[in-house]
Amino acid sequence: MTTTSSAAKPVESPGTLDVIMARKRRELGTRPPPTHGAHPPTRDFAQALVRRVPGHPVNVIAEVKRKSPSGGAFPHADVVAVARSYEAAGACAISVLTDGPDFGGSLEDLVAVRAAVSIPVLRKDFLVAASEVEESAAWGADAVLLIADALGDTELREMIAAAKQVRVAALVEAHTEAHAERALAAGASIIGLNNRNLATLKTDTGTALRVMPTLRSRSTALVAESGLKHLADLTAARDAGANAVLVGESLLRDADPGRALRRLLGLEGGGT
Ligand SMILES: O=P(O)(O)OC[C@@H](O)[C@@H](O)c1c[nH]c2ccccc12
Repeated sequence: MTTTSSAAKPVESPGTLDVIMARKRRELGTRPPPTHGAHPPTRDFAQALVRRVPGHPVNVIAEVKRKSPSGGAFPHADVVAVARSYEAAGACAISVLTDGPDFGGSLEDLVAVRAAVSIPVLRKDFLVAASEVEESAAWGADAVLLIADALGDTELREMIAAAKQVRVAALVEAHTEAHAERALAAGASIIGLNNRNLATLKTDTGTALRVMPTLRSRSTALVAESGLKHLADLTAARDAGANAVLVGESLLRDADPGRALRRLLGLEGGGT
């Protein structure tokens, strides 16, 4: 049957922030508790961001994921091998997507990657509760991503406090200046500016460049995230105040992501 309605509901595209957060809130509490009790001493994520990697224009947090709502499937099933190649190319930290349905990841990936590298590992997911920050620590995360745009002020404050408690760094991500201000007010010290609008999945690399200068003096570290493809994107982010950039897709499209990282850094021929 076809119906015409003047009050049609807006279509929610799969993989957008609202849709993923709604799923995450439904899933909360359905996962078994972590089997890992203690975890190894936390690797210092904040220090890895601010301590300049010699010879690199800016520090790079390199990301592993098998697929993404905006990028589709990537040709790498072995995220551990990719993470090792990132470390060999000089990445300052690794970001591991642990969401299954939209990114093909898992907490087991986090554990396997952390065991395979010696740099800090960020759990990249859409966390909705302080209990998940504790869970992340139990699984060995050195840092967690918190998305300011998707969390209320109280949630954000509680999750940042939980991270401090369990000694996990919080990379608090914002897409606008207003959300970055909320992140600071909630106690964030490491701020990520996401160039991707998670409502539309479109990227604009100017986003981080516009917002970072206003945060420079009020944060411990700044990270420009998403859509970075060329050396010029990295140097522009650095010049606007980024201590580090977070890069996934442009590396994961390459048959050899470690080489792609060296090229992106201008350390090997073929970069742009
Ligand atoms: O793959 P890209 O465009 O290089 O972007 C990496 C990272 O910034 C992106 O994956 C990301 C930023 N914030 C997120 C929040 C959830 C999931 C993913 C993300």
